[in-house]
Amino acid sequence: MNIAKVIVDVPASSINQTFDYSIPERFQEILKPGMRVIVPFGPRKIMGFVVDRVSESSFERLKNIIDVLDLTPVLTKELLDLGKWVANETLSLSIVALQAMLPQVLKSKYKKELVRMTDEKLPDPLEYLFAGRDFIAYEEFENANLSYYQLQKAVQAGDLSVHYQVQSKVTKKEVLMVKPARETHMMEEAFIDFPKNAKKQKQVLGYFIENTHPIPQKEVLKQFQTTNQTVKSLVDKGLLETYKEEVYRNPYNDEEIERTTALELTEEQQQAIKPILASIKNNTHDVFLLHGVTGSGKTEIYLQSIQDVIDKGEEAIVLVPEIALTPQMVNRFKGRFGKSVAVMHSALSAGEKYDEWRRIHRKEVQVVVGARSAIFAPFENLGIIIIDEEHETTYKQEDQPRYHARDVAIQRGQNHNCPVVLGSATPTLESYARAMKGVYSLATLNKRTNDQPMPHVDIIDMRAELHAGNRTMFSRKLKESIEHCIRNKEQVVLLLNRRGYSTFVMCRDCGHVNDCPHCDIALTYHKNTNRLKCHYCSYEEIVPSICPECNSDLIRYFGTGTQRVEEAITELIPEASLLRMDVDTTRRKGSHEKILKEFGEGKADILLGTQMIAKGLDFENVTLVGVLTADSMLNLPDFRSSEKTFQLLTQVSGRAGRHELTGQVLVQTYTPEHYSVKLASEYNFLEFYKKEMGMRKKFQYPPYYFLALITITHENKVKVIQTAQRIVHLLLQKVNQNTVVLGPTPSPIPRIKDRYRYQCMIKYRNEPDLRVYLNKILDQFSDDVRKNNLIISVDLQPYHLM
Ligand SMILES: Nc1ncnc2c1ncn2[C@@H]1O[C@H](COP(=O)(O)OP(=O)(O)OP(=O)(O)O)[C@@H](O)[C@H]1O
Ligand SMILES: [Zn+2]
Ligand SMILES: [Zn+2]
Repeated sequence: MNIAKVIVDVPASSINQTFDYSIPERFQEILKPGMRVIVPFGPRKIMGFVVDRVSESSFERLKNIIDVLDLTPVLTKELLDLGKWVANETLSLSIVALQAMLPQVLKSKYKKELVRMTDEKLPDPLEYLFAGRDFIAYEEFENANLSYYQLQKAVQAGDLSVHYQVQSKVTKKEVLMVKPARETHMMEEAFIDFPKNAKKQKQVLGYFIENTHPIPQKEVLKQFQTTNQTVKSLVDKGLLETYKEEVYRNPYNDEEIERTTALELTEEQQQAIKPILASIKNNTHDVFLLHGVTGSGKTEIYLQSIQDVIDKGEEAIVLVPEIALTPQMVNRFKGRFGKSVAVMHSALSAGEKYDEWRRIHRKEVQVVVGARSAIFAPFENLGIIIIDEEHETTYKQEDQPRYHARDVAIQRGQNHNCPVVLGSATPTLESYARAMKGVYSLATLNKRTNDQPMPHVDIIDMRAELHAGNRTMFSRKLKESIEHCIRNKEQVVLLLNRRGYSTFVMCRDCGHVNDCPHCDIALTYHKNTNRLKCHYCSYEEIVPSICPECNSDLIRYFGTGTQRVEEAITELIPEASLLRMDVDTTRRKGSHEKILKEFGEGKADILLGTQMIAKGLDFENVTLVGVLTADSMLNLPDFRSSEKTFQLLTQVSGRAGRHELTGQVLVQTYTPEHYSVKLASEYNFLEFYKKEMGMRKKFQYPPYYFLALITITHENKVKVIQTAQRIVHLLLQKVNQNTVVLGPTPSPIPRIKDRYRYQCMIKYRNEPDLRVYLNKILDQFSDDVRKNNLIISVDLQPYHLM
């Protein structure tokens, strides 16, 4: 078995295969599938993943593996296979799929070092190599021509550790620990014989006679007001011992989290959890759709299911949307499972992410709570996978590999014979339709656990406000209700169903709008810097004082960004204090948490924000939720816009009255008759489902039809159009009669970063070989892609149609 099959890091579609390399003597004993290696490829040295070891190759002269990057496999057998599956499902390169499963640190070229973790003697060659040092550059080892096997053993024994030099603001990675080096009675003898003048040493020695547990040297020094020298003298006398212990950068302060125990489940919860627990117990793979109104105790069901999984010695993955990964949510899991929980989300530094990943890799935790990519957690005994808020579009990755975490979850659920639980108050039509067909098992929670009714929703027709002469963005009723709340010392959540950056600058005289010179989209106005910025490329400019078209000086900014709402509130209700949460105020790490914390502590009356405030927040004192413009999303060119509006309104309504105080929801809209606004206000999911399914059927959209979106981009517009036309032509020769191929048409944003964009859309019900055709078509253009900077991207489950 001295040949390795390697997937190499070459970004070209024709190279979606394995290459054979021979394994040099020095790597024979250590090399395993799932490790990364460096191999020669043409004139270059590149990275690759070993997927298999074999004894024969159909090729004659094989090149040698140059280097081995890992001493333990970073991908399990299951993940290697899963990578192949993901690549195939999403038409992406295997290498890209495999890399998507690993933390960033393992993807880029960080320097490695070997760190000594013990004072015990190492095997001679390693001892000489370290030559008294605590750490050495990994290259030194490589250059010294020593045994990789010996190194691997030392690492496995915990005597050495491989570290990546990641820049991280967060604390050190190791602490120096002190512990007694002799048995207590020997220490006592030494204590009696100790010279009187060595007072500090004697005190420290006394401490370790009483306390035999290791403690950090820092604490010893602090407690006895002394220096390193004291400890060192005791070490030199052979009474104490020091060693390094690795501490993980822990962004959450675990000690401060209050521990919780299982609640007694309500009747409804018991009914819902029963089949899940049975599936855990019997090791069967089932997909459960847990449809429960907001505040119905879905999370408690997750927690108790996970407890069973842990008791069985297995592991759990919990996915939550990125923006719902608030301390509130994380604390609920840490509160129940303490140190057994790893957390993975984008706000962590590269080093922190790597630490969390390693805790999973080393089997130090049983639960991971994380955003989309946590679905690839390298667990080997999965007992459950939970996807909370399964309707969230952030579960779909928008660049290669364009996977949907739900599909990956189900695939892994099958691999491990374990249940997958999809939870939501507003499931996607796709999932609900599957539950109706019996593909998923449906469990429904209709009541809130506190038995409170769902908060009453009032729809306010903004057209009537306008007629009545109210030109502000607040209806009279919303204004009064806010004032009422503030008087009662209760809190308000205000949702602007639109992002802050939709504010643009327009000339009042000629209507000129400043567009980005590189993208066909209006520049957005940022008040605090007085600049116009492009949301798609990094272009920015100063706000012009004179219109470039007509020289008028009547330049005004338009749109209802959160900044404007903030100003309007201050004007209308001067006594209100407000916290704003949008892309602008949450850009910095930790700012999201900080805003929520302040609001939770009652430091403001109003929390104003975009979509990101709708999720998972649970504040006792919130009694009023206001939605400023319910329908602003309905006009987007997206067949899911009604569904998204329904989901958002339902979720945000769920933020009110979750505790003792009853809640009220006011929804302002220009289209009060629209079914998604109306049915959301009645909490009528089923009716919405039926109505929307009717629309989808009529207009041939999912879940009745599958979609595939092909986007072609290049700097030359003619080339884009010609390529798109050829693709459509090729497709039409292959697909079934009742499959629809639309386009080519310009994409909704026809140019980004100076590249023109055209698209075509395939709507189909049954095309079992679609991936094969698409791959063939992509192959035909692969030269153009490689040499001429043409980009063709295929999205087999498009969510962003832009
Ligand atoms: N069996 C129970 N008995 C008493 N309280 C419960 C029970 N189950 C859950 N709760 C409490 O009810 C509240 C709502 O529960 P939870 O947050 O789990 O609901 P959810 O369905 O996940 O809500 P959302 O979808 O809005 O986030 C929480 O404060 C939780 O502690
Ligand atoms: Zn003008
Ligand atoms: Zn731009």
